[in-house]
Amino acid sequence: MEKGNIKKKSIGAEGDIFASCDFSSLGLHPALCDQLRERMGFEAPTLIQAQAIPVILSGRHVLVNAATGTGKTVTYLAPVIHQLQKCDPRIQRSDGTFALVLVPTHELCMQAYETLQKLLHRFHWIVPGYIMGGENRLKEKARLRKGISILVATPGRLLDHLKHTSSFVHKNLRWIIFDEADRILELGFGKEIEEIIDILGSKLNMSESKENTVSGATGVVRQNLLLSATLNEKVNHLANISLDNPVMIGIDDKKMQPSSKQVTSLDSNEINTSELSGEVAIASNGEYKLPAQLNQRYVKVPCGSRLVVLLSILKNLFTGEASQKIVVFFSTCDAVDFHHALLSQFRGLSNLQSETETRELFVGCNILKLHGNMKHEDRIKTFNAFKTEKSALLLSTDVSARGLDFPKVRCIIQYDSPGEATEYVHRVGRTARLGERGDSLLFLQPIEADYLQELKKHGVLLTEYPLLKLLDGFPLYGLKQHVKKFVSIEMHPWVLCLQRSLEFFISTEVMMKKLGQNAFCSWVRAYSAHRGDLKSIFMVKKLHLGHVAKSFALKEQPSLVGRSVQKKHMAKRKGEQQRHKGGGLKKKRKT
Ligand SMILES: Nc1ncnc2c1ncn2[C@@H]1O[C@H](COP(=O)(O)OP(=O)(O)OP(=O)(O)O)[C@@H](O)[C@H]1O
Repeated sequence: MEKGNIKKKSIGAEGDIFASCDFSSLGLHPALCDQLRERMGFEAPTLIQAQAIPVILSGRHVLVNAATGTGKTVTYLAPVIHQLQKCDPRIQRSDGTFALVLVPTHELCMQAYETLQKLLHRFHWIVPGYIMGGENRLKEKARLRKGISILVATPGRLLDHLKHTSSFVHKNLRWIIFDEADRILELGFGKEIEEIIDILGSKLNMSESKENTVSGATGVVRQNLLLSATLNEKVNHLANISLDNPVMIGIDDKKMQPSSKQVTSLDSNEINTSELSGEVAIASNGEYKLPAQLNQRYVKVPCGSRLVVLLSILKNLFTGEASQKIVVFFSTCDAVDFHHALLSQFRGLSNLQSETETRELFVGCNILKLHGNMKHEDRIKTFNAFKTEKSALLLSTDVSARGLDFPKVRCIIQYDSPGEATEYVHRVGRTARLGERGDSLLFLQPIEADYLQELKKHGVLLTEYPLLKLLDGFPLYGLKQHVKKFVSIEMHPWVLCLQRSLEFFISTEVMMKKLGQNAFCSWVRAYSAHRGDLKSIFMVKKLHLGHVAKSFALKEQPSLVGRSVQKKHMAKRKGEQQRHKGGGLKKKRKT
């Protein structure tokens, strides 16, 4: 395609998302273009698709960095399908797997598979498939035996089949695609990835032997792709072992470490394309790309009032607009369970609200939860439900932070801070997708305010949410408040009353109290697990554990919990030190 055709098509204040060319001008097969346009409703490629698809079609190894929700899935799937559909004679199931898409989570695996199915509608001889943890191994084996042309997989399960399913044919493998590459590594799959690459061969041109490969081909040439909205220095090693002289798309010069040798800059559009002669060396302090139309705010809340403020904000959002989708992120599975149970039962108290109001849930909406400790089937059920619901509240750990494409999410609330800026970017990326409007709200305690500087280093800027205005707006005893002056948020009459109601509710419900105590315990543990520079921002030492207990509506800080947390923390640190000493790879994280 002519480079000049990749002009930005402005979609008003929402930012530049689409290119002004069409899919066929990118070199894709007409049937695939029809499918994109007619069945999937994609009228024009996004900017990243317009830039990356021709490069991927050229056969080069590619590293793609583009903001969340800009269509990276189609960016890598469409060229693969284009190449496979033109094989003459047609590829067959017995040829085995040609393309492998590696993703970090079950949900992302399902999602990429669904997109793949849609794209393949007119190419019935190219068979899509998926394998992932939690699914039935035997059924997967049977599917692999029959042959899957494009396979989406999570790393652990893929390695399992590579080792134990002899009928899994991968001698024709031509593409390995790492979607959310940095997250795969962060979750501790580094060792699996190294083994997978070992078994499948890395970036080299593969066997020259004719009999080993698809009829008609003289050898299988490998093309690997690596994509994420937050490519950072963590992927350098993976990039260097899997990519051969890659083309970098969307990675500007500032993000490259000085050691890298930049040879050509192919394009001066907003999304940069450059070609490197040497090693991939992405710097750690680069700026991340965020959707321009995303409205990012933070709210500073003292620890003991966090729960009240969360419930108040949710109530306000769902009252203002009954039909909408919101995601709230928590740091642990226990915290998700606790807040889910609380929000599904808590109705407020009569001294706060009118009688009719207390007959209904305090936050009136459909409440869903998603985390890594749930059964696989339940995870998939929630994932599908939140996708199709018009209005719902999803409480989740970071298992939903990456790649998931829930339509029409209006607001992202990060109730527990995300830690690294990369996670912030992916969490907020669940809204404001593909040019749509979206809001995000980050909860911070006053002692954590330096986190804003940490985000600023990566080009992420937030404005403050008007909390007092919101709190003043809640009527008490059916009357509008006239709070003229008060000392602090903790002393605000609405906060005091709601906190009392919550504490009363928890103290009378045995199960809720237990959930609260568990959540308290794992919250402190997660808080103490922040790494690197973040340790000086999120310091357990600075926390008032009594106030943390209040944020789980516990009247007292569970004293035994404090000690066991410390013990577990010490044991964890010891383990971490040993792993670092032994140079071992990170343990898998459950989110
Ligand atoms: N050209 C297009 N026109 C319209 N919609 C598109 C186009 N390309 C992709 N989409 C849709 O945009 C949404 C976002 O796509 P996708 O999930 O691939 O984004 P992403 O860049 O991978 O996001 P993330 O970084 O969060 O994983 C999806 O619903 C997808 O179907």
